[in-house]
Amino acid sequence: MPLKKPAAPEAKPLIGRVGTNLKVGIVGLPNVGKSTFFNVLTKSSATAENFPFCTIDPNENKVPVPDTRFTYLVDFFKPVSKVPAFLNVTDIAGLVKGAAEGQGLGNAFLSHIKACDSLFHLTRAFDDDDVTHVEGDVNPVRDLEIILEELRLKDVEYIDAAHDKMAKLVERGDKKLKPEFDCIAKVRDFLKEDKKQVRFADWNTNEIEVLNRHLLITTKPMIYLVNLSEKDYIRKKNKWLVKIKEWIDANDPGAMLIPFSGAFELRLADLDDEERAKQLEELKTTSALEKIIVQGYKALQLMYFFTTGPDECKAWTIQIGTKAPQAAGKIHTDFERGFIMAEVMKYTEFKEEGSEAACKQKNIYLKCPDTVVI
Ligand SMILES: Nc1ncnc2c1ncn2[C@@H]1O[C@H](COP(=O)(O)OP(=O)(O)OP(=O)(O)O)[C@@H](O)[C@H]1O
Ligand SMILES: [Mg+2]
Repeated sequence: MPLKKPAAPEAKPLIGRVGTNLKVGIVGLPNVGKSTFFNVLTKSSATAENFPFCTIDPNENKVPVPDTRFTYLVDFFKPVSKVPAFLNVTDIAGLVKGAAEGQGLGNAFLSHIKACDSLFHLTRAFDDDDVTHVEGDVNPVRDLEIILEELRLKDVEYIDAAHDKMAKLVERGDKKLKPEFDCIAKVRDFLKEDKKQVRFADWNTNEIEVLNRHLLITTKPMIYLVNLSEKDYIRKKNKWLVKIKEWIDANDPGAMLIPFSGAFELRLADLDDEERAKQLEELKTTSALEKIIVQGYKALQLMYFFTTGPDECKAWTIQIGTKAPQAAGKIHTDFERGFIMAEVMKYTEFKEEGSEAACKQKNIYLKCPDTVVI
């Protein structure tokens, strides 16, 4: 008798908010270049000046996600309407040591960071005596620790309150609450006793469900961006880079580090396309922004699929792990309600065959029933 194929393990739910309108926030000490970066990334003009706490209220904007597949499809179909995927970005006020207790701009930062779903943690590694450093000197490793510590302390404050409130209800005999309470106690120990960021632990499905009711700051995925001088960025050398990498590997293993230069990107932004290309070629370098946008989008645990034709070429954003009917439902709710099957082409095959008809003829159209994860 043939052995039955074991069922594939059910994928773990994602940690974080459910939805596709997610955003990445920029955090870091004051005056390290967050607004400068926000401006060059999203082509905005938020105030970015050389004094700490220049930004108070958050600035928000979005930037198209660069994708050569989208460019190809647009060139191919020349559609009337073109809608790429977008990354939503929020520039947040700087945090200082003691921020969790109200130092600096106080506690407003909490709600601004809580409203984001992943974080660009921007740290300064450029020397410039004219640019004020709130800690007195440039030391990005110390600065990374300051920020992570403030975020952790903010989560401790939140989880302590949630824990105490629940403890009272459980003591009064609310049995239904016990499993959630136990999980909260475990998360609290992890934050408070082990002094770790919540995202560092491997939480099980039930625990993730509880975590998703609370959306703690230290569950949010973090990408580390190191702001270098133009010279260091071009020569790909800076005395802090190795130390920062070692610190990330030891403290946030697997997290991504991307060096960039706010000053260089600002200069590039002022050039027209031709001058820019010439400049990049001469300096034998590239802008870091595309990589940052693509990785920022991935950190939000989002992906997209395209619909395309002469009318419109559009990227539809879905969360990773979305099944075919819900993905179809993004286009129209009727598609989800009356779902039978989705037929899709792979971009590479479409490009090779040259048309939808050719793909159909070759029978390389993929048929996705309702259980398929897109
Ligand atoms: N790579 C760089 N090299 C030199 N100077 C830089 C670089 N990046 C940013 N700056 C300068 O640093 C100063 C502070 O920049 P910015 O206002 O962007 O910081 P911020 O982190 O947004 O500060 P805040 O938290 O106060 O809002 C500005 O004068 C900016 O021109
Ligand atoms: Mg700012």
